[in-house]
Amino acid sequence: MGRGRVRLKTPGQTGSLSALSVLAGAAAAGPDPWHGRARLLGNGAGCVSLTDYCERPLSSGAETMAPPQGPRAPLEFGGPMGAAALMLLLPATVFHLLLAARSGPARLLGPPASLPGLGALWNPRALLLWLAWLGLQTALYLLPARKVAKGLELKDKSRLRYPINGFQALVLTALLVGLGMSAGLPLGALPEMLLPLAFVATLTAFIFSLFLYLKAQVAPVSALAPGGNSGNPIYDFFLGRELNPRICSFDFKYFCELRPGLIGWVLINLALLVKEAELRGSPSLAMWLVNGFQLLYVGDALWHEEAVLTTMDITHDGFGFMLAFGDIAWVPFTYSLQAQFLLHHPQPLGLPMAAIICLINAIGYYIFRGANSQKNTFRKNPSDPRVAGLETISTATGRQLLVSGWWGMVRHPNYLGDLIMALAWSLPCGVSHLLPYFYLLYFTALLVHREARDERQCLQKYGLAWQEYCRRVPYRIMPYIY
Ligand SMILES: NC(=O)C1=CN([C@@H]2O[C@H](COP(=O)(O)OP(=O)(O)OC[C@H]3O[C@@H](n4cnc5c(N)ncnc54)[C@H](OP(=O)(O)O)[C@@H]3O)[C@@H](O)[C@H]2O)C=CC1
Ligand SMILES: CC(C)CCC[C@@H](C)[C@H]1CC=C2C3=C(CC[C@@]21C)[C@@]1(C)CC[C@H](O)C(C)(C)[C@@H]1CC3
Repeated sequence: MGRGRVRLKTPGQTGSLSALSVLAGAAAAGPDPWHGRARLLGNGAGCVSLTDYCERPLSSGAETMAPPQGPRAPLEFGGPMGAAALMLLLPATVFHLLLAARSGPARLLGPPASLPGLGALWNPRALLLWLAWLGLQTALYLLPARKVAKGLELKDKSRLRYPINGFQALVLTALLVGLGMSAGLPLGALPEMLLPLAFVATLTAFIFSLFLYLKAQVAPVSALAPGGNSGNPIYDFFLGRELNPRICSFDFKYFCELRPGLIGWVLINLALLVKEAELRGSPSLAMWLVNGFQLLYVGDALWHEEAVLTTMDITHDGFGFMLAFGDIAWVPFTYSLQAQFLLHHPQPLGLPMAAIICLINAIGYYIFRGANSQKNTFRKNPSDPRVAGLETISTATGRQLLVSGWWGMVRHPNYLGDLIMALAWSLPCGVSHLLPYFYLLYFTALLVHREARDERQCLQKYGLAWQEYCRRVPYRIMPYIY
């Protein structure tokens, strides 16, 4: 592969930096930019910098398949010990939150008022309900789709096909639940089953991850993810070995990311609202707001389902315990925490405060959607009139980076919008307890960590063009703060 030149388009000046040619080569060297053995260091712009870029011989156009991650590749999440700790800690956190939300003191920190026995966790009806839910979502996934989208190009140059029918699944689920309720389905009984449901969801995640781990043993090398193939079984089980595990055209990761957990989350919220109406005559304003905001978020994700195909979860991360548990257990049972809290700890909320909270959510959503749509439109077609006027930096890969508009404000404007929404979801719960702010705290940590991972990957992909972007847009998530 020949050496390329990175062209940096700056306002009023278009130039090409020949000194960057080595980096350009590095970025263009192989279809597997993740495996460059660059050393990443911090610099003044809060951006990692690429040194030692010649450590790996450039060229190797034929290097289309990445070898499994070698033992020298840096491990994430504290390596095998960190992964093992997280596999205990994450389920424990789910149960702690479920118990805390229903306890009187509702303490985020400190032990729960009482520990449940196995009888409170294991319930065959919960298992049946859970399996029926997974079965329903699988059936809806398999229904004819309004569109079939292609994912990004894989190492073997193929592109997978994905059905775009998530929103249809949400609407059909709503119709079925509505029909069921009018036929006497006691949705208000669901909150009582959250603990045993979370238990079977966690068990499912462990068993399913084991299946995924074993399946990866027979997968071709080209199907493996850049991470998650260290050779350490605990670490690889946690991170996931295979990038897009499938049986026939059924894509497990894509299915789990958007269906059972995300739709399950709004169903749990609805059940909590129904239960509150049963207990207190009508749902509280705070409960309406939390339900409305989170339904908007989930509806938006499913409406823009195709965009998930370019997230790092789909394009980079293997499918193992972290994502499987995150998708099917963590999301529905912890993301519904505010509604759980409100059921057991009703909060007064006046109209003026409700209006302010709605405004905060609207601002967050505006930034989140604006930023995500701007990038997606640009990535699909840079000449689209909606984005054609934006300033860009060219990179050696042929792709460009936006440097004005939302992506000129901070390097992750979509994270900023998401965090503002997270605040709006907690505010209806008042300020007397820390518990409903768990999501905001966890999400801040998740996005800061995710942002660092993404920056590393972008630096490896785009080399000095990324450094130039960091120089031009120095803040990561929050202007003038971070
Ligand atoms: N609610 C939740 O629990 C979670 C929500 N999210 C949300 O999911 C969404 C997707 O997040 P995520 O996948 O992490 O990352 P992003 O959608 O931010 O995508 C990052 C990628 O965008 C591209 N990019 C970065 N900067 C630019 C630029 N200036 N111009 C053009 N392209 C650029 C790069 O990829 P490339 O150049 O290859 O296109 C980069 O790898 C976010 O809105 C996030 O808030 C994420 C995690 C959890
Ligand atoms: C269990 C661990 C602590 C972490 C697990 C992380 C997962 C819960 C999240 C990783 C990325 C996610 C995304 C969404 C939900 C949470 C997980 C799975 C997302 C589907 C939410 C809706 C958004 O609009 C989105 C952009 C589609 C999100 C994509 C990433």
